[in-house]
Amino acid sequence: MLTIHLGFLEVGWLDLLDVLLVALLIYQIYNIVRGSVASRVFVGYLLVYLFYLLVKAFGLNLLTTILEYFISVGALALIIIFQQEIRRFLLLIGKSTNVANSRLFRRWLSRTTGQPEAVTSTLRPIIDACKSLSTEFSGGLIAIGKNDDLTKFAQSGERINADISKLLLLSIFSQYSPLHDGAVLISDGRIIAARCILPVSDDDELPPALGFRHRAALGMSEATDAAVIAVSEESGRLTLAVNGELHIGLTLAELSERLMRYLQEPGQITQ
Ligand SMILES: Nc1ncnc2c1ncn2[C@@H]1O[C@H](COP(=O)(O)OP(=O)(O)OP(=O)(O)O)[C@@H](O)[C@H]1O
Repeated sequence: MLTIHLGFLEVGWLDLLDVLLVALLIYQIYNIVRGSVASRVFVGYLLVYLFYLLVKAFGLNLLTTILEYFISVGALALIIIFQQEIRRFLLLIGKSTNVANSRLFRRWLSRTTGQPEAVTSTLRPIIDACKSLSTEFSGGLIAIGKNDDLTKFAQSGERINADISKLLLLSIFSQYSPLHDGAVLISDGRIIAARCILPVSDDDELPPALGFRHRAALGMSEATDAAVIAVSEESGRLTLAVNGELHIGLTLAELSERLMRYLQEPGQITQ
């Protein structure tokens, strides 16, 4: 077997592969948590772990035992703290595999994701409403469910269960409507709720000009696979949040095209 001698160290190709994979894993995790409060927790935990390895190498038994307890309890705490990041990481793996993009898989998945005609008829009134909201500078926040269940979020607002129509959406977001605050949720081709509270993202790399409407759109796209449209009351700008990413300042055509692609296919939308 191929081995390299580095002083007292004997490194085999399996060790190299091992180090490479761990580096790749740490890099991916860092990419996912970068910019959020969780990134500081991640770096802190990594430092404690490096300190533990050092202490163990020097044979400081008492400190090693204490750190071992801390790390094992910490691992559980990490799973709770990083819920959203773990979810994003698994989504990333799922999306980047060839299986997820293969035709056969897509055909199977098309039973769970939208059919082109259904997606088009769902989207048309939404896009029309966004056009009016944008030109009239009325704010809007619309989350369109894909596979994830949005019931939990619907419970925070008023249940509606209505066909999607441009006029209904405009009525909801009219400043005189008691339902205009918060988000409208759309699932299975129906408006299921309005005035809903969405989870707010803690991403500290967001431009300061973006307020809570955009943070909520991003937060919802981090917590679920919904596509979330934010129409700015201030600028009329259209923003789409999917997979924990904001696509700011889209034209109507871009918004429509990206939504169509995202809701029809399991793969990630392109920039
Ligand atoms: N967590 C949330 N869930 C649902 N809706 C929210 C949430 N946070 C804020 N909103 C909605 O966003 C509205 C405006 O928030 P804010 O002005 O901070 O957003 P913004 O991102 O600056 O958008 P705009 O460009 O429209 O001003 C609120 O009145 C409310 O309707």
